[in-house]
Amino acid sequence: MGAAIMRLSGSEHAALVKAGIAGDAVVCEQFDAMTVASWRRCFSGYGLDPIDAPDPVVVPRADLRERQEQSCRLLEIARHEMSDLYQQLAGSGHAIILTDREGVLLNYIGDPIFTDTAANVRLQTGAVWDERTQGTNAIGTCLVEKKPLVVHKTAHYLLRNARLTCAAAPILDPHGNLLAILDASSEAELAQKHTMVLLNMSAQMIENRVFFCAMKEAYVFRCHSRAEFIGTLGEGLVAFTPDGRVLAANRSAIFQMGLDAPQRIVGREIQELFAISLPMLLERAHSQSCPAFPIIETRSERRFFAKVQAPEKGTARTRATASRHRPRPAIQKAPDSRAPFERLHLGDPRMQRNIETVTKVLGRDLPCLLLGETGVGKDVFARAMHQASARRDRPFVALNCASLPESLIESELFGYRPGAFTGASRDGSRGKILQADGGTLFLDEIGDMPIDLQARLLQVLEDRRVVPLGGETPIPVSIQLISATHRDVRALIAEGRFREDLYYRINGISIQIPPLRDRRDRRELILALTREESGDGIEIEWEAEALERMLAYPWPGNLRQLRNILRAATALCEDQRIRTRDLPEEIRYPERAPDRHDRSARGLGTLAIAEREALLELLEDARWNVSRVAKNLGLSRNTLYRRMKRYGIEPAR
Ligand SMILES: Nc1ncnc2c1ncn2[C@@H]1O[C@H](COP(=O)(O)OP(=O)(O)OP(=O)(O)O)[C@@H](O)[C@H]1O
Repeated sequence: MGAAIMRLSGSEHAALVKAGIAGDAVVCEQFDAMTVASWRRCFSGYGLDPIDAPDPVVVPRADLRERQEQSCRLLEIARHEMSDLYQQLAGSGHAIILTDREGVLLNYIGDPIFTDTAANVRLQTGAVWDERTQGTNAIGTCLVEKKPLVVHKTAHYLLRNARLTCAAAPILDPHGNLLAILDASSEAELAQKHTMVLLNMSAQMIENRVFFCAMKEAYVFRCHSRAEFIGTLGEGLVAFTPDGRVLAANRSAIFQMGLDAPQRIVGREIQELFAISLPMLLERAHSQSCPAFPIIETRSERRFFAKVQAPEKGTARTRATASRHRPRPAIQKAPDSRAPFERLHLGDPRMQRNIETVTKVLGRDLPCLLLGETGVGKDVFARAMHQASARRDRPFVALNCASLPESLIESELFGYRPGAFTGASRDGSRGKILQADGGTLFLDEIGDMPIDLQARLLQVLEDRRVVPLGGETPIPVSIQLISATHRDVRALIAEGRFREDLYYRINGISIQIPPLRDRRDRRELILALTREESGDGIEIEWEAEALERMLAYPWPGNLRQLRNILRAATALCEDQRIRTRDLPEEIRYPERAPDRHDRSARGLGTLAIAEREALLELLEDARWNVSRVAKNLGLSRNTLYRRMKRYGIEPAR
């Protein structure tokens, strides 16, 4: 990239930008047309000086809070994808950012090593990053171009931003309008080649989830020209009413149908677009199991495969009308409380036992505490518990106690009356506990809940009534409480950071989710997740050595890390075969990785690994009764504990 890589002085940078604007052939060859067009806008449209620009703009706190509230569904949906993407790029000095459609940063998850640089250029929540304020930059230029792009180093119009590399992708709403921008930024030296691929996938994932969420009262026609792509990121989605009127379509559907905007089909009849009658479509939507069926798209006469999804249960508007079209009323089957747990393990005995335990107590409203390292699947387990319970048609409401600023947790949890504090929304807010009424409240990272709030939560759990901020009348509430933490709560209690009485309240039953390195179904999980990430019908093979390395790796980031690595590997591999070179460095060269998990199997020789596996097996067989295993082996309990510690095996709690 020549000049784009060098660090330029102020006058050199200004000269470069001016030359580009004037159409200098050498400069225009180095920078793409989109960058040069943006420079021209910044210069003539916004009157910005590349060197002497006005200070960055940060909106007032109350404005930010209002914007966050307006986008609260989006923020909730995006949070998981953002933290997954952050984990994927972990250690590479990146920040993952979500902005609204005006370029105001709503959420920021950043690597601590990037904090100083980010603070210097005001890459922080509340800051405005449109072109008018910050010149050519990934967020601002993506707002204009509405397509994924990277702005690298001196392609930034303002000199003060020229040490950054930023990639941005738009997120569209179901009607094709710009909703938000997802961005990954870092110091230019730390730019990673795969960032754009991963960022795009995350943006698309968020976009599809926004689609399903906005269209949950509608039927959704899911299609692709290849059956195995249904259910993957690339599937086409068309939402329609029980009367067959098209409400919205996602980007992939529009692209596959050869159209340029959802408006081309919105308002038309779905049976006009695809050669199938409406009653037949609705029947397929309501049948218990309906594999993808072939269907002809009428305009192009191309063959697609499709599935139809009925509106989410309990979304009243469609239920009554839908029933008119149903040829046979669906027989309501008694809920199978084990089904939602099925995908949680592929033969791991500890997970199996966890599920057995939980299934026994479901319906008794016992508060449940999920323990386990970060990324082991506590959130997924909590959602499965909700789905398996009689409360599954009621809301599942999650609150991450670690990701909200301390000042917001209280209002998020308990809600507030109109005008309860400066910046509060005029209509007040119900708060998570009341939102979860009749359903499940999932308090993630409960170990991070501020101690003052713990007393209030305890009171709600004891009284089963909530008093919103600024209110006086208690409101009765019925919730199934599930809490989760990766922390050692007993240690927190000993340090005075967690109330013992609250611990006993939330811990009606505790479930220890095993780390991936100790799971016996690792191989099966890797293969199953490879299939999930690549799309059902696509057979991606594993080179034997690559798979061995995956199995030997200690997985400090657990299932989240595994999923992210597979997502990247399936996207990057050639000839549908994952080879060692498709795996990240920490798996290819584990010996170079920082010692993040000294309690794991990493660093053990082959013999020791075999001994560790054998020990794990004995412990499993004895249901983790350490005394029994010690006796069988002729060892003292202490010797066995020492050996377990050496092999990184944690006793089951
Ligand atoms: N049984 C599973 N099969 C496949 N993927 C899973 C499974 N459990 C979890 N995952 C994936 O692993 C990732 C992390 O899961 P989850 O958020 O539930 O973990 P967690 O323990 O709650 O993490 P944290 O402690 O950071 O909140 C998610 O991407 C999820 O999809």
